[in-house]
Amino acid sequence: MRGTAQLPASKSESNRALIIQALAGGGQLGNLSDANDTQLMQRLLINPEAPLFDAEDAGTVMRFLTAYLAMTGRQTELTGTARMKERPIGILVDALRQLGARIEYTGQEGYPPMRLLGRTPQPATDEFTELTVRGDISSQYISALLMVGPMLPSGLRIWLTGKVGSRPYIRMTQALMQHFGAQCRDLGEVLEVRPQAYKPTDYAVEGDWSAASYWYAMVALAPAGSHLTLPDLRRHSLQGDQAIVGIMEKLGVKTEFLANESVRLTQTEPTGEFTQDFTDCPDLAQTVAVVAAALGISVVMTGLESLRIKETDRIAALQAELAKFGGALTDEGNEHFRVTSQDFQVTGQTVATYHDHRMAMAFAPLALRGRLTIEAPQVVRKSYPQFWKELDKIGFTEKAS
Ligand SMILES: O=C(O)C1=C[C@@H](OP(=O)(O)O)[C@@H](O)[C@H](O)C1
Ligand SMILES: C=C(OP(=O)(O)O)C(=O)O
Repeated sequence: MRGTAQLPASKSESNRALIIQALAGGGQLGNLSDANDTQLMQRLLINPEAPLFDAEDAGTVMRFLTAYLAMTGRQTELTGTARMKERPIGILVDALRQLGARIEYTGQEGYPPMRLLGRTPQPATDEFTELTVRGDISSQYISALLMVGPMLPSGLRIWLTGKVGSRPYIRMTQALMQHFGAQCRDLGEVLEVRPQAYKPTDYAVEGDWSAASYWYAMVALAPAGSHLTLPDLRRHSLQGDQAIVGIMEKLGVKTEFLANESVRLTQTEPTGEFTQDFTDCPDLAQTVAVVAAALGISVVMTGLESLRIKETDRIAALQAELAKFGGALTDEGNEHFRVTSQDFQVTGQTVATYHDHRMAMAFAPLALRGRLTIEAPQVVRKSYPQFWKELDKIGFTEKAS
């Protein structure tokens, strides 16, 4: 396997930049993602007076728009897919209510759909408006609150409690806010945002490191001598999923950062068993689990708590699908899971994808070891609509179902 694969632009950066641009009232955004999650955010932001916002299956859209619409005093409804109605939002809604938003649930308490009924503005004081927010369910609540922070008359101080997950996404939010002229301070358990208008600023979005992980997986599983180039990736990234560089080194992929903002991946020797914490990079867990199982390398995975409330229960989905090949993801207690495999073989199995783009993309690299079928392949549109086309370019044959 040799060639160049095009990546989508980061949907996390894109969706933050779109919200901040809407609050700043301008600035050009370059290289926005073609991911459905980003295209959807863009479409919904065009009409902030709409009576209903359907965030579909996009977590960032649901969480960021709820805060944006609530704090701009809109009266509207927010809904999403059946799965979105099972993904909690109570922590964000409680915080927004403390900031004066009137929000009611129209279905199950603590979950979308919701009705926004406007907002009672708070008077300016000399002290930050303070909130205490749990950080152990989803960082998206915290990012959503931070981004509306500068428009609050007294700014915002957030006290984080619990084991904070997906922290790099919080840092990405703060970095982009700063890029657009907002002052933020990260004091670990305390985050502060000064009241201040965002400045319309241009921003060029980087390629998506989570999407890059699937190409790393392919290099890891490809015949010896394989290499790939991925354009649009920076050595100094805002994306925590750049952690794939270090993880894949252990699974036999070497990364070289080239001068023109691209990386070159080459196959090397894996280092053997290891333990990996995914608290900061949950979206890499599926990629790593599949590669480790296919290579027969036992990996202990920790920090997987948030996987159960993503597009699907990703732990259950991985367990069910790995088992079809001879792989396993075993719960060893105390939030430790071990990937193992016995005689791992790819022999024409069909992989179910559970409405989860990352299930489809994480299992696709197994095609380097044999024939397999991925069900509902169009799920990739959530973050990487061109995924199958790019695979085709590299030389995989794709058969439309
Ligand atoms: O803020 C973001 O852009 C994201 C944060 C993470 O979610 P959690 O904070 O819920 O872990 C990640 O899994 C998701 O794909 C994107
Ligand atoms: C979890 C994800 O997205 P979101 O939470 O934004 O739906 C993801 O892309 O893997």
